[in-house]
Amino acid sequence: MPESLLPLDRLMATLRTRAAERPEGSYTTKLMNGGAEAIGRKIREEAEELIEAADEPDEAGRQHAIYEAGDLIYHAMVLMAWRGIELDEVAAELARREGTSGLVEKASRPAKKDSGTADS
Ligand SMILES: N=c1c2ncn([C@@H]3O[C@H](COP(=O)(O)OP(=O)(O)OP(=O)(O)O)[C@@H](O)[C@H]3O)c2ncn1[C@@H]1O[C@H](COP(=O)(O)O)[C@@H](O)[C@H]1O
Repeated sequence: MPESLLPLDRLMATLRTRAAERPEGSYTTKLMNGGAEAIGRKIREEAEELIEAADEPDEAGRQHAIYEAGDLIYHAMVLMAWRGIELDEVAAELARREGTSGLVEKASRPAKKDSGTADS
């Protein structure tokens, strides 16, 4: 396993325990007790913050984007742990997609009537 993935595994183990035990004084517990709505609100907020930071210039802007990406990944992992989803399961889904361009995958789907999205 690449060395850089180990902290993600450790964080996931902590979040799994938080989901099971819901200890007082934990920010993760507070989020999980609010369910998908509360966790989702933070994911949206952190995604916006990452998008804004991505446009900031220079090394300081790049470091800010790293910080915001950390916030977004943490909150996404809180949602996964709350839902009982393991990192391995997401990795397996990504492995399943490996080598298939998003454009090819999209073209293989049945056409939607009126998706209403700007990028379709
Ligand atoms: N990786 C993180 C992590 N990343 C970000 N955050 C928190 O996520 C929040 C980000 O929200 P904001 O930037 O909007 O800050 P805020 O205004 O204080 O947030 P709100 O009160 O508005 O929700 C901050 O409170 C951060 O401290 C994290 N909180 C916890 N962890 C990990 O989770 C572990 C368990 O944490 P607890 O469950 O809180 O003990 C910790 O040991 C860490 O390893």
